[in-house]
Amino acid sequence: MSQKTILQQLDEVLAARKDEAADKSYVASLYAKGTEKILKKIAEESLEVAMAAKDHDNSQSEQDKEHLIYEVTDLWFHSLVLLAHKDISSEAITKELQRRFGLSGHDEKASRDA
Ligand SMILES: N=c1c2ncn([C@@H]3O[C@H](COP(=O)(O)OP(=O)(O)OP(=O)(O)O)[C@@H](O)[C@H]3O)c2ncn1[C@@H]1O[C@H](COP(=O)(O)O)[C@@H](O)[C@H]1O
Repeated sequence: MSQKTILQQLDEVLAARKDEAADKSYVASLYAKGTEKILKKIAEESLEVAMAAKDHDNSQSEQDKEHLIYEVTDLWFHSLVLLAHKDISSEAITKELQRRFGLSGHDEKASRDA
């Protein structure tokens, strides 16, 4: 049997946290606070990604590259929490990425405008 990916493992944990108490789990505390709180975290993490990317533009350092990876991971994580809050698994996103794979962004936009 193939091993589960980290996204599949996280999907399971995020789903299980629906039955957990908010004081026992960070994810459960976000669910309890609701969509607005999760969106606020996503907005905060997006800003932190932007700042980390600009820092790396200026420094080109490995340390700032690591910091950017860390901040994007926070953003992905909180996006996954939002999806789980709405009973959507990461598989829905990987499937959508697969559907788009090989489809030029310019061509896709042109087909929309037609
Ligand atoms: N991957 C993560 C993960 N990444 C980041 N974080 C948390 O996200 C928060 C974001 O950092 P901030 O400094 O913005 O948070 P904060 O200041 O505490 O939050 P606010 O008071 O601003 O809301 C921190 O508390 C991090 O610990 C995560 N928390 C949990 N996970 C995964 O989710 C699983 C379930 O977590 P629990 O629900 O806490 O058991 C864990 O086993 C991990 O696999």
